[in-house]
Amino acid sequence: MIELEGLTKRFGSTTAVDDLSFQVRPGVVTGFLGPNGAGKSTTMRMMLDLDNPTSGTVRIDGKHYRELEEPLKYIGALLDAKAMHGGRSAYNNLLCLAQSNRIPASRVAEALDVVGLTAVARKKTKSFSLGMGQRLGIASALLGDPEILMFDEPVNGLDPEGIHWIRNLMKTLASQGRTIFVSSHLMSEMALTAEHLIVIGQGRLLADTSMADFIHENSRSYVRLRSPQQERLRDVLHESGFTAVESGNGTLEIDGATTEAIGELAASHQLVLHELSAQRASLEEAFMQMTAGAVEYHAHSTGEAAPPPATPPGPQWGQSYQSSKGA
Ligand SMILES: Nc1ncnc2c1ncn2[C@@H]1O[C@H](COP(=O)(O)OP(=O)(O)OP(=O)(O)O)[C@@H](O)[C@H]1O
Repeated sequence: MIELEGLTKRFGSTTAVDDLSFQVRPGVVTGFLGPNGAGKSTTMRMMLDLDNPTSGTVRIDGKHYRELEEPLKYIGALLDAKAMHGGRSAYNNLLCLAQSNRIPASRVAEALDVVGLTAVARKKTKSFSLGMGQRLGIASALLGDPEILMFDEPVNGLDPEGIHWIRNLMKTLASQGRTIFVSSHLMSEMALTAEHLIVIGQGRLLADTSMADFIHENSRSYVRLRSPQQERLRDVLHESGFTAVESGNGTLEIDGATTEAIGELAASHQLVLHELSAQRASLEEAFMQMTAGAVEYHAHSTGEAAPPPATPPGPQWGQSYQSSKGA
């Protein structure tokens, strides 16, 4: 468990983190969200004692980071994938880390295997791509087999297969009872990975809630329908107390209705429907809604297309880690 109490960090006149108090619990993946500059990285750095808080405390399983002997056995983190020594091989980078925390050298090969880097273990890391660097960073986080893992933007630079892999790895690690704390800008990815959410804006806590409640409370749900008899349908809906709003392309949207009620109403008037669907806003929309007032940098709209949907969960990559641990 990670516990923050009144955590505050000021850089001159900038308050990057402002009186944050929350807990990150074991057994679930907790997502950490906030617009650019919200203070996520600064918070994570303070969790790892890489930055000193101006005030407040962070406890890792009840202790301050500095009190942890061989901290990699308690908490592993991926903060900056480029933080490796480029002149050393992947194997030697991990071996140095392992030795500094009295972790058996055998864990190095295991961790490299989990992240799929065994074939390039002896290559110098300066030749690594961004995605390979991310994988090596994840291997270093896993090295001490810690109960707590933190990942700052872990899917940065990963291809779809890699994104799929890290998602399943995090879920598997959480299902083993570990505490998993992850930040990401990819909302569709976060929606598939995290069960709990901590949302911050301008350094302050905006939400500490389950993913389902966050979306439910910060977004609109409505029924969408299309009919070749739209005029008649609108009259029928109106007479039954529903307000249908036209949303272009011949579709109607009705807030606060169920598909069952609308379907049965249409059937009782023998009206043909070409579409009848329940619509729930995405995590992205809920996030935009909640953080609208806390965004530091705004861009002008360019009418960009929505991001493509993430791939659905697949085979359990993390299982190889699980089984290697038992070996
Ligand atoms: N070393 C520093 N010196 C001065 N200001 C800093 C420093 N580090 C962070 N800040 C400021 O603190 C605020 C929070 O930054 P931080 O990097 O923690 O946000 P973030 O949520 O991680 O952002 P992003 O999503 O863009 O990575 C920003 O206004 C940033 O400019």
